[in-house]
Amino acid sequence: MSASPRILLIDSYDSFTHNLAALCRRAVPDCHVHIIKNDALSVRTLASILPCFSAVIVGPGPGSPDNPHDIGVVKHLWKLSQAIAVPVFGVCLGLQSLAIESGAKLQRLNVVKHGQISRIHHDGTGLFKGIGDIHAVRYHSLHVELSDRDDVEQLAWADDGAENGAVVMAVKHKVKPFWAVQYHPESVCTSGGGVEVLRNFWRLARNWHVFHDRKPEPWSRDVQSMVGPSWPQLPPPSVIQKDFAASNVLTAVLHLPQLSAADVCDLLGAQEESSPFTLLESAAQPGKYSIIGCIARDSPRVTYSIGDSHVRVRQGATISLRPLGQHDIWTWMGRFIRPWKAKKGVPEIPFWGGFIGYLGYELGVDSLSIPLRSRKGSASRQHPDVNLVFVERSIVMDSHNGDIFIQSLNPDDTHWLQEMTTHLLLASEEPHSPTPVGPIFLQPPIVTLPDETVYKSRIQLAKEHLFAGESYELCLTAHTHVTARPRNGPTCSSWDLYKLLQTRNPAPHSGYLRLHPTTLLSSSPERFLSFSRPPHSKCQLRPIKGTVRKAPGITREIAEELLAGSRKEVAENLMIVDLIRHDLHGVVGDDVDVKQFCRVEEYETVWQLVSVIEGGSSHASGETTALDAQGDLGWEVLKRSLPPGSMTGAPKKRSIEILQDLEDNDRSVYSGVFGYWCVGGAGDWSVVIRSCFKYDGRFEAQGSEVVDLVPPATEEWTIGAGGAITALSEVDAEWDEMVVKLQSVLRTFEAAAQ
Ligand SMILES: C=C(O[C@@H]1C=C(C(=O)O)C=C[C@H]1O)C(=O)O
Ligand SMILES: NC(=O)CC[C@H](N)C(=O)O
Repeated sequence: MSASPRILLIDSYDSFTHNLAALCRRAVPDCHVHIIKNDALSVRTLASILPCFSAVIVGPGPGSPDNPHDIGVVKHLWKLSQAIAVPVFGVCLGLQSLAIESGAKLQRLNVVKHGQISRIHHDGTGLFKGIGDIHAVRYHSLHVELSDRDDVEQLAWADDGAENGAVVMAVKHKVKPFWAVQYHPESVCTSGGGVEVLRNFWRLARNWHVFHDRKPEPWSRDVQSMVGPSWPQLPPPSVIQKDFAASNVLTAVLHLPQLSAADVCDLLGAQEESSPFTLLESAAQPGKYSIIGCIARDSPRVTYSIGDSHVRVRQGATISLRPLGQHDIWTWMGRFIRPWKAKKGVPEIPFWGGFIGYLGYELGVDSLSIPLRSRKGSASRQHPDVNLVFVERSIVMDSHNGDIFIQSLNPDDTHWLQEMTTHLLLASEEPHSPTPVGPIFLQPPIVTLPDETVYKSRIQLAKEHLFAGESYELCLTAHTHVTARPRNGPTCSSWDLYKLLQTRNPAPHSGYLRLHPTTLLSSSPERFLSFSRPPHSKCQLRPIKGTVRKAPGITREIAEELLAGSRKEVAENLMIVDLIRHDLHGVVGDDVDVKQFCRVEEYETVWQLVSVIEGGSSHASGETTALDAQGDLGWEVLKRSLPPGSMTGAPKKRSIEILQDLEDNDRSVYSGVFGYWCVGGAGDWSVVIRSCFKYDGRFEAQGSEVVDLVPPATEEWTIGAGGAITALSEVDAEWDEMVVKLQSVLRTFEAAAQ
């Protein structure tokens, strides 16, 4: 067999496929893994290219092996003649397909297993040779029942006792070189039956080749054009840049521990409703930094709505519509920032200048090529899915030691730096008297909650999808609408509301973005993705799954028991950890690690179960290294990992499709991400949860000066909230959990009227 075996991995639109590819690369030295979707090739084409591969892996996936739409070409793989057959290893849906095409019966489990660990019993031969105890993760609702007449036989099983009895966990074909497992060897929590089993498969596959005197046919360009380059595959950077501008970031450093971020924001005009304003509190290292954009009149404001062929860039009164041409919005943003790329700011601070803003949920949905069901020319089309400002001047505050960094990307900005220094010094001398914040709203706001009966019926519907094997976990959400009547006066209600939210629900990823028409107030506990500066950019994702309300008597020990000690909560978290590993592997290649698994963290109103996944470009392909050198690696990860898996469930694509049917409206800003992309190549993006937003078109007059029309008598705010539904979910508890999350923001509205 050739020195670098080629393996074909058939993906059934699952969210664990890259984990399987990474496992395969560990098990089979020097192999090339080519990944295709199960509907990419016809049977005939598949048959024509199979002889070029040493083996095939058939991955897991949503749905059922007897539904042609779910299983695609895999159904026919098992029937190909002996002459072209190659060794195949199936996983989960892959096993089910092999088994039913070999005569077995497909059944639903009585008690489905999603993210559950089971002991796997086997006889230690063949696929399991030399393997001891296996504890393996299962993600399935369906299973197969075998009889002696079938062409496959059982190799391993799990004992589910009264729940499901003995469940088939591995099979082999009696004649053909096909093996498969029902559990997930690639899951981070599978032990004993992961890489070991794949190595055994590879040994069996090689023996089969030797026995049948078969050698893979030579690789050709034609085959490559059908299956694409081997994984990890990335598009080459759209513009190769030898060395980006080594421009300096002008920086002045002050030590003013007496000034708070809110003081500085007040000084910079946060009260002025008509002007754009951005504050990211404690980004990069939760609890440490605040990043304030000093937005000038002509700072570029970039907005984009899905479906538009142009990006809208506004500078002062000038609005230009820049055509995207054949590029997508991501490439456009990458090109926009490129001339600003910088290497010489203060190394330890997270932000030197760059984009600040949000990327809405639907941007991620669109990037997965899922049609948006709710946008049939509706008004929400006008609302930006991307809303960013390019920040040339900024202030970064280190709340731990009181240092303040005043920065500009403009080399001729010394004067502004001096002026700002003077302002801040003066402000620090006068003890700041906080603006008395009386009631922000004149009356208690009118709150329209999601309809309880409808929401609960949707939880039940979500569970039906889980029982049918369509998804392993669904993050169901709903919007709550708040109509509030702001007090008339010189101050800006949203900024005051943010300050109130900050005191009532302090959170590591808080933020205030006033980027008209959108205003976003966030008290998010959840980091989606941060990435450090190149070279050797490190990406970190911190998904949260598992929530317990803080209440008297809920001590850390009890919270740990309720979260880390709960099979349901750990399973919920594990599914997202595996999904995030897949997303990250998809860009950075092999180098992905789970640094923290299911640790209980304390927040103001809730306890949460948090995991940490990291990856980088250390064992990367040429393209990844090139992206890293240009400071674009983290951006690529962001582009390919939205929407956040913790807000969709797994597998991501099918779960999003189901959720679009279950939910009433676009999620919009909620469930998206907000944060920054620094000109130095670093970034930090948080999940928009425990947040509220409103749209206000007053300051968006087309092509003319800003017109500050009469303030509306009422403001319409939206708060999204939800939670992961799994097969173990209880309807009432899930409703309560959604309300707890909602309350973390809603209570601030109630307090704002007092
Ligand atoms: C959906 C929300 O939160 C998400 C769901 C969580 C859960 O199911 O435990 C936890 C954090 C978030 O990923 C929300 O806050 O609205
Ligand atoms: N992980 C999988 O491949 C799941 C297969 C199938 N959809 C089931 O739920 O049983």
